[in-house]
Amino acid sequence: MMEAALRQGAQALGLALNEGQIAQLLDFLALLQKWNKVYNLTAVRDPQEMLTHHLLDSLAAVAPLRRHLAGLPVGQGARLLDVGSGGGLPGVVFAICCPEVDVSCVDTVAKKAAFIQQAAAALKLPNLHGIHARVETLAGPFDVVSCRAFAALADFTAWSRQALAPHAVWLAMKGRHPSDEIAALPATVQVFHVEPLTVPGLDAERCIVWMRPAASEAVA
Ligand SMILES: C[S@@+](CC[C@H](N)C(=O)[O-])C[C@H]1O[C@@H](n2cnc3c(N)ncnc32)[C@H](O)[C@@H]1O
Repeated sequence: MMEAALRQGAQALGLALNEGQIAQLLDFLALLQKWNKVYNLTAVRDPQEMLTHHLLDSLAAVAPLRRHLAGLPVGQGARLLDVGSGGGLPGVVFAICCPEVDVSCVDTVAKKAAFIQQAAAALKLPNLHGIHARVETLAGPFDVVSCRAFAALADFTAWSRQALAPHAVWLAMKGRHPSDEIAALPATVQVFHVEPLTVPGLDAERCIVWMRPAASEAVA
């Protein structure tokens, strides 16, 4: 049942996934369910809800991410940092769907970073790393810095600014268009696109806020 729903969801998203990736996504879902009680990874407990609210929700950001990566000078070898990754959302999903991208998931909670390391081994994902740290302490450089359900945009960008490579962008997954958070951003951060997302089976507003350091800051 899960597999059919996942395949249907990926198709609705227009996402090309191979058989190995479908298997890894299902295995990740099983790992999340298995370790959630021990590690307190997410408040979502129902398997069906985990599929729509976590897996498909994160998968909705994969095509936009792939599109962005295709235009990067680093091309295939991009490095991505997922901030406050918790149980690995969206970081693990990105690592599965973009195997050419090196994905680091950072979290202040040791057991969450340990879970990511465990998932990397179990799912055979050499491009996935769990880092136990505060994002403020990471130097990078990363080409994309993502987050989901992490913090207000002003805090997210301020805390991760030092981890950005010169051409890097922030990818913040949000619910409805966060006008107030955007208005509260400093002039040093430029929002260059707010991209609406549609999550199959989820009747809720979602978007990606794409940001980069403002040009004036880059020159200074
Ligand atoms: C609400 S959870 C979101 C988890 C996941 N991204 C998701 O969408 O399900 C936020 C996570 O951010 C982590 N966190 C909070 N402050 C942090 C910081 N300064 N650096 C790294 N992680 C942090 C917390 O430990 C928590 O796991």
